[in-house]
Amino acid sequence: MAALATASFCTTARIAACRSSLRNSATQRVRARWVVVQVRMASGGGGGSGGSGGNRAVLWFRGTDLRVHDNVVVHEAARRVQAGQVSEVLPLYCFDPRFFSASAWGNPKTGAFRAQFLLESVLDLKRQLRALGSDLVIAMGRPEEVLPGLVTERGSGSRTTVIAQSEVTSEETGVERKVKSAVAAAGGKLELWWGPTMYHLDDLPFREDLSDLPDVFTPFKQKCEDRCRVRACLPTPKRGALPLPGGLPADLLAFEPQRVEDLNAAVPAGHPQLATPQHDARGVLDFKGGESAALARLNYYLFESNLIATYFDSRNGMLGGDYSTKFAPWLAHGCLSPRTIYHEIKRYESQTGIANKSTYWVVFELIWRDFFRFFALKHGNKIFFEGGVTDQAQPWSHDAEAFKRWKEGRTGWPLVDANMRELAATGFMSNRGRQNVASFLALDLGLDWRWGADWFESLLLDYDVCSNWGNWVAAAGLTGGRVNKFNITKQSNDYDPQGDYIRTWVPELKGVPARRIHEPWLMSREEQAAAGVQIGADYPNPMKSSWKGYGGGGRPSSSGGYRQGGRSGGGGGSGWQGGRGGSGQGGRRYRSHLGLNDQQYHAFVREWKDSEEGRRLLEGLR
Ligand SMILES: Cc1cc2nc3c(=O)[nH]c(=O)nc-3n(C[C@H](O)[C@H](O)[C@H](O)COP(=O)(O)OP(=O)(O)OC[C@H]3O[C@@H](n4cnc5c(N)ncnc54)[C@H](O)[C@@H]3O)c2cc1C
Repeated sequence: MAALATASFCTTARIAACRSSLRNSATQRVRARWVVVQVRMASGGGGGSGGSGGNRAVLWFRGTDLRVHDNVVVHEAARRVQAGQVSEVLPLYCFDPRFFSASAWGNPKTGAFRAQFLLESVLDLKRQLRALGSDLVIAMGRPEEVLPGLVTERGSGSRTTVIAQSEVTSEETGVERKVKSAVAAAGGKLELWWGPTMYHLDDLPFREDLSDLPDVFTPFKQKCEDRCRVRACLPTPKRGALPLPGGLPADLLAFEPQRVEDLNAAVPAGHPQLATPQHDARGVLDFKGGESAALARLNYYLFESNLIATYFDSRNGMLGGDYSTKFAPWLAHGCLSPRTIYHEIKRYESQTGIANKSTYWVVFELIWRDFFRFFALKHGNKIFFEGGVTDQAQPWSHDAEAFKRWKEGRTGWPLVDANMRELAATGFMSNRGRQNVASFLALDLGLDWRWGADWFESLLLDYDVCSNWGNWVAAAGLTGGRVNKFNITKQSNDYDPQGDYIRTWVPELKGVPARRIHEPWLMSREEQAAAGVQIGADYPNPMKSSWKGYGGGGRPSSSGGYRQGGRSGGGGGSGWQGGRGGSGQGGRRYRSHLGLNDQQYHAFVREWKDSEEGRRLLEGLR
């Protein structure tokens, strides 16, 4: 226990070190204005004396920590009770209106699918806490306005400590600062603990301020694997370990929003109201929020189905629940601890004798998740900047119509469209899909990558600020690593060879045979008639690449083996649809995508070679 307490101070120092190294970063992330809403909960539970008149711990759950297993703040509160430092524990979750406002680009910050998942997760947490003899106060309002009402009165002889998991990105740390001063003004204290990663921040083999944390994944992974161990999970407290304050008003604990519509109480005025999302039977899984569903999924994926034993081979799929773990939505809400996954995998390996590339690869993916969180801690707001962490100015396009077509799945590129429609209809998209649509948006259409990241933020069930913005800034080629542009047609052929995924989400193409499904625009009129689709009328002609940065869409030569995400087998190719130097089959195909004849095509290549970007890139290749 003492070790844990010390660890907290180390963590605090480490986060402080990172922040102070970032403090000089002048530009601020563009953020939505904060909207004042009515805080429904009066200071009901606060101001009162606790049951015993002793010290109080308030467990402030933040939405990325919604579980009782392996939860550092739950564990810490229970430890203090056991040590006699605290006599009562009051758990709280606030539906913060800021979660339900609009983003800087006008999208709802939390779309209906995630709102539903969040609500289910909070309600499940309440059930879990009740099973431990505790409960959860659910409030509608900003934590900095709600929490002071839960601080025990000054002069009552008792002290209140608000205990919470620390976050790393600006909106979240901004809330931490406000809570800290509001709680302090009420006579209490805020304490933050590190909790979200598989490797603990304090165990990382890097400098305190993370200045030597690699900006690319492989050396990060290697160092962590060589020099860190995954800590043991913290035990779930026993029943009675988190005693509630006595005399809480009954209605304080009774408040339980049941439907997504009930969360509209937290939606700021003038912002779109939430409504229960429609279930789409084509979705990969019927996701249900909460720790119980998360642990059931973990057990299913490992012990019930043995799917983990073949993860490496199935992980690039796009259809159905089983091709990948689907842990992400639960991880993002903290319903599942990454350490628990790790130790359960170890248990699976020793129990079944199956310890292969697949079982390792799930851990490998969790290291990616850690990487993006530490990367965000190191780089601060740069992961949200137009020029990314490399501060590389690019001529991003702001063509609203092109963006609308991407969002709505009407680009004319079947793989992109299928994925974008799946996201809109279900809140989920496979990793394979995410890599492709992100590359297409940034490196084919040349659209501002932050538009894409913001759209994902709004819709993804598993939205995680660090994983989302980290993956996007990487997809846009702004982390200093290699720029990985996807060859959409090749990816489509490789990962959906029969076109089953495309036909699921793009029914206009359901009659198109496999050999044409990836490039339906190549169909003759007769083929179109036989397939029951007219390209340009029933399904759009393909949008053309307009990207002028990095030499991307016009890069004449690239071997382009895709490796981002560390997933091998990603195929990929050059920006020239597999062609080199614009010659050969790939070059011809690309020409036809661009709608250019040979002469125009060669003029286009010449122009590109003479451009500043082209010269720079070619020089680099020599
Ligand atoms: C543009 C883009 C945006 C993304 N946004 C998010 C996001 O907001 N939240 C999110 O959790 N993941 C995000 N990812 C990563 C990845 O696509 C999802 O984690 C994965 O598809 C979720 O499905 P799964 O749980 O079945 O993953 P699995 O393939 O089963 O992987 C297991 C777990 O490893 C982690 N993981 C796997 N790949 C990555 C990765 N590249 N980066 C970070 N963690 C990873 C996830 O926690 C995942 O649940 C994004 C990827 C891209 C390319």
